[in-house]
Amino acid sequence: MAASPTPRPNLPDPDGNPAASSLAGLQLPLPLAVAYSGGADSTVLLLAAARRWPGQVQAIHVHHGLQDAADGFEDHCRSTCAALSVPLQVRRVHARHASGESPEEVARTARYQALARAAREAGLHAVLLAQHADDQVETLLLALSRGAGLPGLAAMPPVFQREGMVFVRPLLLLSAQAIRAWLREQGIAVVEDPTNADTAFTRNRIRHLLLPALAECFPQYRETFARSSRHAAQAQDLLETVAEEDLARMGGTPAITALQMLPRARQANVLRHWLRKAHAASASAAQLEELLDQVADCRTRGHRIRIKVGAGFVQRQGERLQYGADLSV
Ligand SMILES: Nc1ncnc2c1ncn2[C@@H]1O[C@H](COP(=O)(O)OP(=O)(O)OP(=O)(O)O)[C@@H](O)[C@H]1O
Repeated sequence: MAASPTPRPNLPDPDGNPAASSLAGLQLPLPLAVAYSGGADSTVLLLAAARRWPGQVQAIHVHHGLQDAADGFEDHCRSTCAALSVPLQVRRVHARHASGESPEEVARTARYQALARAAREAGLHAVLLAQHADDQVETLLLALSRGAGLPGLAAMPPVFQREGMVFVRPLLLLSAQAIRAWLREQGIAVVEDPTNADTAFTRNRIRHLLLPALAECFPQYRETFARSSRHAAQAQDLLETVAEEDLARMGGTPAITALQMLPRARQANVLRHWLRKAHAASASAAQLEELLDQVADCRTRGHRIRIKVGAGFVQRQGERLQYGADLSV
């Protein structure tokens, strides 16, 4: 990376900032933080937020220590925040991934933890993230490419809680192009993450190869894909409510005879929900089908159920299913 020209001490004309209208109607608990990487998206968000809530906005930058360029990112964030008179906290994380773990996922988890902790310690009530409409489409396409179900197709929620903090993504309807065009027009310097150009990453191949083709074919794809994701999120909410009701009726954990009385899709729904919410485990489609077959066959007292899911096993114990270590050893 190179933080191209040093940020200008003269602040840009805030009127044309495309992020301003995304924040206009938002009522959020103050004071709040902007998760500021120094990149294009979080720069427009920081500028718009500082103007929308004067004196109530702080910036948090996470220094990952993963790239040589990270010190340059930090320097850039420091000078921009100084020019804006926005307080900045820099948090260092050293996210080392174990073998088999995705380095990006480990870095993301460490980043959310650091952002939440920094915001909490500074008495801030929410953290704004700068993902935009193109990021949302990329997330949806990645989910489709994995054959994801509704939770994946719902893509990124505009508001969520993590690590005890409220995170908000106000720019989900704004295109990357609108952000870049305004920054260029204003001559505002931003850092460029060199990995964004690396087409070894699927997300970057989507951005560079697929989105231009989509734009040719379906000029409104950002809006229409976002609408589909909202439909999926709504349907997923409903499924979770149904699963919670079914589970509560069974007494909090899956009971075999009660499961057998439900249609197969509803059994799948309640089992998936139970595994995810109570045990942070997610069953593959094949594991879930196997589990449903075994539940259907479970007509005698001696019928065993034992299926590996994630790091543990779903097993029959009397009239109920339980999840944990292998009971048969
Ligand atoms: N190092 C960081 N420090 C603080 N916040 C970050 C950092 N990296 C990312 N974020 C926040 O998380 C959001 C999503 O991260 P992602 O990696 O998709 O963004 P990015 O490509 O770095 O975006 P940007 O153009 O804002 O730099 C960013 O928009 C930003 O708000």
